[in-house]
Amino acid sequence: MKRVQTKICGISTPETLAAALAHGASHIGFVHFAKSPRHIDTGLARALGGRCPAHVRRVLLLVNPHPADAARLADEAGADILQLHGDEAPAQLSAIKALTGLELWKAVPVRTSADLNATAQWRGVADRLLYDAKPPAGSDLPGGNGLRFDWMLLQGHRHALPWALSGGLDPANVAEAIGTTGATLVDVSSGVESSPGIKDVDKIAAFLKAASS
Ligand SMILES: O=C(O)c1ccccc1NCC(=O)[C@H](O)[C@H](O)COP(=O)(O)O
Repeated sequence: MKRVQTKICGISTPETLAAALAHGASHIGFVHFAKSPRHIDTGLARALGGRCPAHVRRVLLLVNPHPADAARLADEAGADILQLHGDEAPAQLSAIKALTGLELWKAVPVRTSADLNATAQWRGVADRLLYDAKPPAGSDLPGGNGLRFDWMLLQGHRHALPWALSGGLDPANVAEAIGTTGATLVDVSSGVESSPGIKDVDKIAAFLKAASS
């Protein structure tokens, strides 16, 4: 069976980055969104990303960026992949792709099967869909809320694109999430934290072990 890939999102310190790398994360996420407790500037993202071996992909997370800003921020951060986690339109991703040529992930907020069935619009525009739980009404954060959606919605779903699973994953539930959904890439933030924005090296290690077992 193919090894499940793992993204630890919201890394902001050398220590937590080292834990993610030591325990086999395939992707490291850097959040650049001022309202987030995980926000870092692009200089720190570049410095942390510079510690990643070439096979580990550096993902810069942005929310509703102007395409020109996305291109500048990706360049400043040295990103390999851009994750668009707002309510971007397909044309916005096409413009970002034209400017950067980077791999683009589009976050898809999921509550019902209708949310999954609306994803065909991303074909030819995004490279991967990242399914996440729909945030609570009025939330400041479109992601990183530690909420999960009904994983059963993914059973039998015909995915429009390669995809990843996120939303409320943690060391205790990630193996079940992979078993239920067939995910080959999982993404976590809150579930490996001791408090919002503070990553925990033991939880990172436990998550990566559980995702690979
Ligand atoms: O993490 C944030 O603070 C954040 C802020 C704004 C947009 C997205 C954000 N996180 C997105 C992620 O990639 C998370 O890993 C994903 O939403 C899952 O988060 P969690 O449920 O906390 O594991």
